[in-house]
Amino acid sequence: MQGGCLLDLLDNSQEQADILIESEHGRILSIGKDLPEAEQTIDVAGLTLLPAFVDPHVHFREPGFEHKETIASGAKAAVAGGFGSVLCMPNTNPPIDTPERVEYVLQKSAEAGACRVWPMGCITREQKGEQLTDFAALQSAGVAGLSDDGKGVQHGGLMRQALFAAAASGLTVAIHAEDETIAGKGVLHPAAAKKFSVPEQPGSSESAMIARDLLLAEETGARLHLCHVSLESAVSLLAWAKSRGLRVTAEVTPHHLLLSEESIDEENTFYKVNPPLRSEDDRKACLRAFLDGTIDMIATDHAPHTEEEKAVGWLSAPFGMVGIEIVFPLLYTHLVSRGLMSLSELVKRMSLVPAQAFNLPASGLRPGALADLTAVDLQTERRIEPNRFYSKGRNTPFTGWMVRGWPVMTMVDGKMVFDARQKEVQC
Ligand SMILES: NC(=O)N[C@@H](CC(=O)O)C(=O)O
Ligand SMILES: [Zn+2]
Ligand SMILES: [Zn+2]
Repeated sequence: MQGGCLLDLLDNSQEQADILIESEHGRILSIGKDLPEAEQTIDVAGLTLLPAFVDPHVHFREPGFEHKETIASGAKAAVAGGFGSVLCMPNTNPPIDTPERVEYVLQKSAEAGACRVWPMGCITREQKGEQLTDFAALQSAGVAGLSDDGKGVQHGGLMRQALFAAAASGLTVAIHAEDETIAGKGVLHPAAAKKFSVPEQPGSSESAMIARDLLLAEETGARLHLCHVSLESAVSLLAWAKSRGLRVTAEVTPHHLLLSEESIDEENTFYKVNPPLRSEDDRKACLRAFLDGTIDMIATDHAPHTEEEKAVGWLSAPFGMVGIEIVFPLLYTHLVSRGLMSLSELVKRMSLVPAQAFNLPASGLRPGALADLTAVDLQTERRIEPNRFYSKGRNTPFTGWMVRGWPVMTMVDGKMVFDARQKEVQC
């Protein structure tokens, strides 16, 4: 790749350089100027080359909900968003709770030939919260971690057993913290719930379960990952756990960083998401925690649903919003352009940091690293238009936002899998 601007993740410096890639083994051979002649040259002048992003939390809906998203459509959307790897949550139908189902996801991902799709396996059989799955068997089949995302594991004793078993296997457990006895049928954070006369989902439903699981992680030595942290109280619990040396990481979504319950448009259930958009104070606390490193990484929690499914009112519409194609431009525009965070720090928290938390092979701009790269255009400002998405899901509240930092090309394993200049994902 020639003429691109490379970003050094260690010192945030940028320099003009070329990258020589060995596409057969999917590795970066060398970086610099005056590199040996390549068989094929890709001109990336005017673009900034970054390691491809890693999303620790997406929903690609296959098997069972292919009308919302397939592994192929989700993977195309991912590479269009600059991602080289995603961790795919197992709340499908049937859920990914056996080695055969893990293999099914891996096979669909290989057929799609876009990004790397790492399956997450269920903590409990059929995500019923009653019996543990066979962690060793799931691990041999290739899961990147364990989660019952979509639901919390309600039974503390069972979660304790799960964390003991996970500690023995070395797998990271990603928790969806929601105590159903507190959350009930709540759909919005209290002030918005009151304003729109719908049942509330109070913050304690999330933070009480986070507190429980942090205590269990300390007892069991398990590696715990907190999904979609959304509250000031959750951030305090996380800081407490880190100060005690627990092996815990946490993610925050772009929507919990950029929106609060005050942003919600009553007419638009695309704002309905779990955990709900919280108070402005919670949003600011999450942002501060992401900036200071208490919250480690970004996850989109890309959760596609159809327009029809969303158009049934606040009580019955499913929770979730898509985000994988817009997360980098949103955060580049609102964090980096505003001077809140450096470009290299944002990129690190969207690539290296999630890869390390789940023991994935690391990408990076250095010889020998995986040739998982994305080239982004940091200049051109463009409106977010969901009808241009590759995802089947169009459910985003960010429609119309003007952002810059759009991915233009993505390479995975040394192969070009997205090239906006050709308007086609080549699979
Ligand atoms: N985040 C959501 O609102 N929805 C997710 C489930 C989840 O992440 O809990 C989904 O699967 O739709
Ligand atoms: Zn969740
Ligand atoms: Zn999720």
